[in-house]
Amino acid sequence: MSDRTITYSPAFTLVPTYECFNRCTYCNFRQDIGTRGWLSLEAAAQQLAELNPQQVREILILSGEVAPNSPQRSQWLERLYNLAALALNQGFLPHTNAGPLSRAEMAYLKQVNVSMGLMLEQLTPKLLQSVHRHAPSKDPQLRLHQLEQAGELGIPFTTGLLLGIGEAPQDWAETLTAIAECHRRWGHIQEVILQPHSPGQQQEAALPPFDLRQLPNVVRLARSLLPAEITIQIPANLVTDAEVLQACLEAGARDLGGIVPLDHVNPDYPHRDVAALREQLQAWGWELVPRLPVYPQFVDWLPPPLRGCLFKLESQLIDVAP
Ligand SMILES: O=c1nc2n(C[C@H](O)[C@H](O)[C@H](O)CO)c3cc(O)ccc3cc-2c(=O)[nH]1
Ligand SMILES: C[C@H]1O[C@@H](n2cnc3c(N)ncnc32)[C@H](O)[C@@H]1O
Ligand code: MET
Ligand code: SF4
Repeated sequence: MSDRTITYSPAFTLVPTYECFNRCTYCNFRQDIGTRGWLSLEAAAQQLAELNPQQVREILILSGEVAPNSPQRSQWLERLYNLAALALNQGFLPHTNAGPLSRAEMAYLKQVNVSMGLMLEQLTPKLLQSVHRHAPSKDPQLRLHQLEQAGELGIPFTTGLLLGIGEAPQDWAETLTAIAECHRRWGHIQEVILQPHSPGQQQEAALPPFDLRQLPNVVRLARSLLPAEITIQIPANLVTDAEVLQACLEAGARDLGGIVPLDHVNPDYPHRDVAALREQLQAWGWELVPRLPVYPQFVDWLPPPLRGCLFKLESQLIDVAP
């Protein structure tokens, strides 16, 4: 890979459930419990059957959360497992982000995910008084513990910061440093997402968007605090200003995240066509290339059956290469 390479993950999102026991005030995803039900395996199989496996590699499993003490919890977990297993069987690579998990739950899902993720959001506890007042799973210590647990279990992991939810710019360094320290213990963080809060039509409270002009500065700060082997990701659809995008790349961002037909977290922000994005990057001297949801340096960490799925998929991709 040249030093002018930018990656993205050609992805498709499955949503096991939009129902969530938290109420983050900025969320455009959640629905009240009992309103919509869960995604059935049959419906998921149908969605996956319509995808072109030569184009889509990652199945992002993004879920609303069932409370840890709920009688529904084990069924929910089983659904997450079965959805990932289904994706593997249909020739895709799952990455799950379903909120905090117990150690046993995380170990269970590790068997069917090539990587997993959970945003730290922000480490400052003061957000528990505001945007996270009704979101027990956003306790920053609980989330930090998840990063530690993923490290202990040897799971390639994605985390990140949600920017512009009421934190002060001084708080960013603290959150980034915590990620860096955890990674120094376990070496498992593959990427850190810098996610600008982007208001949408479904959210509970009108919270202003993150000021995108600040994003290149946050990228620079992240680059200075995180170990060099951690990739910095900025979501292509939320960085709507071309100048800012270019500045973020110059500041050290090297990945544009999953590019999906519909971003379920930010449905008001469609992705641009990959070809158009590639052309724009090319004009700036960058080459946009697809990647897998597990970074190459972590492939050896995967349980052998998962590694098998990955090799099979890679050989199929090579078969069609020109
Ligand atoms: O389409 C989206 N993908 C999101 N992704 C997907 C992500 O871009 C890719 O799945 C990873 O880069 C793995 O390839 C997340 C993954 C995480 O582990 C944690 C948070 C996110 C957040 C989003 C998101 O808001 N929208
Ligand atoms: C899946 C991840 O999506 C992020 N997330 C949730 N709501 C929004 C929003 N309005 N804008 C940007 N990111 C959001 C959070 O960081 C969550 O952890
Ligand atoms: N509920 C999970 C979290 O917030 C993932 C989806 S958020 C739309 O971490
Ligand atoms: S951001 Fe995640 S945890 Fe918060 S309400 Fe939305 S789905 Fe639930």
